Amino acid sequence: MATIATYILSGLLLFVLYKFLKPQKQSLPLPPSPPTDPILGHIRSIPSKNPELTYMKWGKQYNTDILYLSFLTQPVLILNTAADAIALLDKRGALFSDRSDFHFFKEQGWTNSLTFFSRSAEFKKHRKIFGSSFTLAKCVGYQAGQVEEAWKMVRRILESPGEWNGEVKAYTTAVVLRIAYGIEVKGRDDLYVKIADQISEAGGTGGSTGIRRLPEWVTFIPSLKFARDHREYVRKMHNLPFEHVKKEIAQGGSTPSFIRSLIEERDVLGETPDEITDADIEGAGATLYTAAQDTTHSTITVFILAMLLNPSIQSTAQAEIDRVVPADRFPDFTHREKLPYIERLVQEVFRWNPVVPLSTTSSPSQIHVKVLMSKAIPHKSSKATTYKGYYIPAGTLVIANAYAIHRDPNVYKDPDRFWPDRYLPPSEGGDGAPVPCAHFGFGRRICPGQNLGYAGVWIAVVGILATMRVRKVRDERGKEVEPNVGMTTGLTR
Ligand code: HEM
Repeated sequence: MATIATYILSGLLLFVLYKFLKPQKQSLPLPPSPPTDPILGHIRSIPSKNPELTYMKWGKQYNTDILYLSFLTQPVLILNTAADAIALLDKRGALFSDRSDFHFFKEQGWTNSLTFFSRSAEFKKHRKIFGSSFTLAKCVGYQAGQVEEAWKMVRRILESPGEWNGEVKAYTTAVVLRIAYGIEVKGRDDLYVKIADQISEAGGTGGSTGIRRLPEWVTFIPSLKFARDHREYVRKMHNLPFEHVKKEIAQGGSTPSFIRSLIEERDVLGETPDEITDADIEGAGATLYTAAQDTTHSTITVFILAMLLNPSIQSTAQAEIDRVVPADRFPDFTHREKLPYIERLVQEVFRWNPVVPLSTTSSPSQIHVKVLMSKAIPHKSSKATTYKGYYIPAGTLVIANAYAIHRDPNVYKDPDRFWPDRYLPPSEGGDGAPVPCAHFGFGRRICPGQNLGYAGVWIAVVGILATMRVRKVRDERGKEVEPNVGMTTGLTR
């Protein structure tokens, strides 16, 4: 009898435990989702170009701020509003800070890069390196170099305006090499500029990030070949400037740089659990380059476009600079406080066209990477959870759609319009809009270089506005040629 009673009681206990502890998967629905193909899921529905626009359109079409997609068996969550991105990625950061494997980049030789680390001791170590090196206070130390390089850039653009895009790129390359390694770029033919160009090409396409590690004899997959073809440049980007700094230190040189401080810190710390190895330092330098160069360059390009299309805003900005900066001086950071319109204009550049539109996404499988991963950088949930009454499975890739967030009509009136004064209170003619929040990402993977990036964009914007007029090209009869405006697609837009 006693045995039967024990069985019944155990059964009851198990039932109660199951009822209360079972995953909520069965009881809660998944978030709304567009129609899907069997097995493939949404793979066929995502366009290969600018998927952020499709995600935004679907949000409107299905009347939802969060969308659930599936790529084969991989769940993906799209967040089209700031409120949801903050609620999940900022407030539940511990759950949504993982990354998937970036096989494509690992194949190229990016083995010690913060951007591509999953959550691990290595991730923490590198996050600390970046977090402590680019605080607001530390970035003040980099400003003199940014001003000098911006000055060189505008002089070169004034000499050959048709080369403006290449010169902006040369500026961002020069700033990064200077800050990372204390290397001064001599000109467009500089070896480091060439390596840097190759690195941009290698990373910018990112077309097949999801390729699994395959044996070297597998050479017939074009993107795999592409990744391997760029290995040499990735290796050079890691080794050459690092060796340059080591040699400089050995010869008693004193040029300050990010890499120099890491080497010095490593030499002081010695063998501790947090020890920074040569490979860590090489990886951090190369990561700084890739993360900072294209993003800053693309943002300045968006600024140029905004000025081209909005001549009256350009005039207002130039009038403010003329009032504040003496005509015989190049602007610098001492003028910043007195240039509030420029500050709003820069914020509007970041809002209007964020250059990393899908800041938080991932590469779960070989197939959809081409569509999805080539456009973004991942966050991934480490455990199953629920949100707004929906079930979010473990391992879900979460994409904050910065483009949709910045064009949310409930937050930004007339969101397509480039309007710097929208941030002013209504009493001063504005709309009291909040400054944009998605262009540097969210949560524990938020861009650790945002202070440096913002300053690099700011000084370029002020330098260009102070010295030249951005305007449309004219044809032989002096008539303005309307630009054909479109956005590229890739890790940066
Ligand atoms: C205007 C310039 C820049 C923009 C728009 C930008 C934007 C971003 C975005 C959207 C992310 C992904 C964040 C996420 O996953 O939630 C990111 C990550 C990152 N950025 Fe930036 N960035 C800029 C400049 C810089 C600079 C100057 C540095 C170097 C100090 C830098 C270093 C990094 C690194 C290392 C990561 C990876 C962080 C991680 O995975 O934990 N960025 N950036």
